Amino acid sequence: MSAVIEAKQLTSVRAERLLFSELSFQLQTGEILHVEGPNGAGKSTLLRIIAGLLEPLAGSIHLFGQPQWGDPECWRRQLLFIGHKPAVKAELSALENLHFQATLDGVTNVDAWALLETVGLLGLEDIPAQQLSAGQQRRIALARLWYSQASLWILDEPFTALDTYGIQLLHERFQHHLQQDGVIILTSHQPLTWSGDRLKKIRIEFQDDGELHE
Ligand SMILES: Nc1ncnc2c1ncn2[C@@H]1O[C@H](COP(=O)(O)OP(=O)(O)OP(=O)(O)O)[C@@H](O)[C@H]1O
Repeated sequence: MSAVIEAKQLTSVRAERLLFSELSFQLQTGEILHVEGPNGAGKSTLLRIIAGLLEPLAGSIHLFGQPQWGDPECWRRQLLFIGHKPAVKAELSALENLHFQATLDGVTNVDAWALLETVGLLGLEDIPAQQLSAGQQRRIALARLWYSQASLWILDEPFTALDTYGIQLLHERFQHHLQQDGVIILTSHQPLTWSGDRLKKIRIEFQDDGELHE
């Protein structure tokens, strides 16, 4: 079976510090990759590289056999990236944020009210996002997962600030995506509940001597 995504020999340097080198992995349909490691090790950097938001110093990534930089538009359509800070507009309400996100994602037929209900924000639709709690803002950002058509989800700390029910909801959504042959790459400082061979892990550690020498 061919891989959905294949990363080969990735190397990244930030602020003159080597974060990781020659890092490789591949994922088949229905697999989830948990990127682990201490604060500052380079997990978000790796996710941003996979999402095409940062260039690695070396290495390559293929999605469905296509090189990352071959057709950037096509690449972007096939993945969904949600960063570790909820990208919500502070002055817009929850409902307006959902419309705004869907428009940015190029989705025109979203039922924002149904989405609000799904992510547990019904009744809070008119409140500006800046007045919502951290977990409620996270739910706005994660609502994209309920309409996304992308095969590959790249999620940086998606569980942050979520309560027990929110975490369960997200797990159920992940399960559904994987059953639909989707693929997920995420960071999380909390352990994941998946078991078996559908869960893969890579760990990024601080390099012994991350300083770059001439
Ligand atoms: N925009 C930037 N410019 C320069 N260096 C950066 C930038 N963003 C991050 N870094 C550095 O890159 C290193 C890795 O950061 P990264 O955010 O990838 O870590 P992380 O493993 O995701 O950490 P955490 O668990 O705290 O989220 C850190 O030393 C950080 O200071």
